[in-house]
Amino acid sequence: MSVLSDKSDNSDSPVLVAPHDSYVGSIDQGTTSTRFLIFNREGEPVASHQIEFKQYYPHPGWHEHDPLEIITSIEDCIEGAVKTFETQGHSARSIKAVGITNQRETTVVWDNETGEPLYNAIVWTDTRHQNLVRKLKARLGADKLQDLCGLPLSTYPSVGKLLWMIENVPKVSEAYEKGRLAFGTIDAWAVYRLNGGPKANVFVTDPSNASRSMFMNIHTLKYDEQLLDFFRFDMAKLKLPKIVRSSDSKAYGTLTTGILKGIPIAGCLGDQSAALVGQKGFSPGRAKNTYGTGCFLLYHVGDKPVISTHGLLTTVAYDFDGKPQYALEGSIAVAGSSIKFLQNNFGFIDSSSEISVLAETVEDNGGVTFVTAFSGLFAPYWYDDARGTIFGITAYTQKGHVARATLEATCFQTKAILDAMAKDSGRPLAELAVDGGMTNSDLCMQTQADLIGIPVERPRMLETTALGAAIAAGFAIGVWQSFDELKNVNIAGVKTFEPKINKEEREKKFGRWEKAVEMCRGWANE
Ligand SMILES: Nc1ncnc2c1ncn2[C@@H]1O[C@H](COP(=O)(O)OP(=O)(O)O)[C@@H](O)[C@H]1O
Ligand SMILES: O=P(O)(O)OC[C@H](O)CO
Repeated sequence: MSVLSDKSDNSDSPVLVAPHDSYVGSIDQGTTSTRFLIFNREGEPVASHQIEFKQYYPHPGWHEHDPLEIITSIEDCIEGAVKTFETQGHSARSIKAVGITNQRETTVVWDNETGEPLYNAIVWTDTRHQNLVRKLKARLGADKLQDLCGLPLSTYPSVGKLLWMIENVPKVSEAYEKGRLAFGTIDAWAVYRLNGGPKANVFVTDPSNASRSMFMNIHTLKYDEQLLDFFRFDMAKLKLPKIVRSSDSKAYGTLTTGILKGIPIAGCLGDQSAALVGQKGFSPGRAKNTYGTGCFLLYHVGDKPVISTHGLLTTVAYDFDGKPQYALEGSIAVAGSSIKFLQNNFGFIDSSSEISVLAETVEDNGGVTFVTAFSGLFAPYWYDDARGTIFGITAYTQKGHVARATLEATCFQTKAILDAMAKDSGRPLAELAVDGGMTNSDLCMQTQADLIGIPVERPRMLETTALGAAIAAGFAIGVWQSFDELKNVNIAGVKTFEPKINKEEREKKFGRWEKAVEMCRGWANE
């Protein structure tokens, strides 16, 4: 386990002991919304602001964000939360640092001379480059990639999205040819713009984000020539952000505009790593599952990467002090987004919180299984040719059955991931810590406990992702100096869901899911 007590050897991040009324801000830039939260030293959020931004789906399988709208949403959230904070009688000056956490893999490209984006951001769920990825899989050396970078080749990491843009968007290929093409995930883009863009040119990322690109060697935390050669990038033409520690008082610069102008950005973590930190997953064997737009189970494996042989990813959990910690990850592309889908596309509900009410209008799923493979199926299956499929519809089927089957889909895939994780780690989990928007549904969490046969523990305060980024920033400036100081954070009010069905029933249900998963393959093969 990495500890922060010996931070004196980190010359980039001097420990400054902060006064007692210090607060830390956290930018949480998710797939569907941006938030800014302000945490006190007890790790409690005291003020927040959230903005949903526009999702662009220009063609089937395509999913984009406007990079400038994302920056505006961050700035507006900061203003909104700080105003609330001030009305509570606090001074904005008591916010000592800001952390950033973000949807990972989503790919932004910009002109490094003007700082302007050259295309919409391609979101992590996007599958437009499926054929490009298939060609890469056939290339000599493809079988070596996962050992180097921890990720299997799929549409999920940033690399395929970047290659697609270079091949298909003239402005992007021109910038590449002129050596002006800057690539970043949302963290790098936001840090760059919040620092004022090309003038300051703060162009950095942290290892938890860089480990999602397929450019970074998971063992050395450096960009890897073998990887870059495999993808045939000309490094004289492509600008990549410098990889720095996840907690650093200087490397991420400062906010240059707005109400927090001059405040350092001192922490940066991909959102799933941030949730692990926010759940205090600081030692090997700790795990968390976050049910947001997608759902991501991270299992802390210690200071050495474990390369999965059962369909999981290897990722950097965090690097606070030059002693990086690693996690095994099970990624589910569609979780809360399937509920939004029933709301926005089918009109079954008016808001996500109504899903449980609709599901409770019926006793069970009525024989319906919904494989929500909108972007293919991610872990542990990696079926790029699967698409969303509903099985078992009869004249008996009601909306409530589909609602139940929708909640169950994420729970079944989580079971498949836990089974894979037990095989890779040799240590099955005894309980599952959860967070994220979808965990507001008691029905969903009870279903989850039933299907995995271990207790599910939901904290009272669900903003663990934002808390994780605040912790990264707070460590850098000395608001907290050791993991031990955080041990009481968010422990009151944990709700435990105990499994209520027996093993035989569980296996029977899971068997039907596995059958459905096999049957939804091959649809997107052309
Ligand atoms: N009460 C609820 N019951 C079930 N799902 C919910 C509920 N409230 C929110 N959600 C789901 O949670 C997701 C948002 O979770 P959040 O953690 O904010 O995600 P993200 O960080 O990806 O934007 C939405 O997709 C929504 O459908
Ligand atoms: O928006 P979320 O919370 O579902 O997270 C997105 C992930 O980081 C994608 O890898």
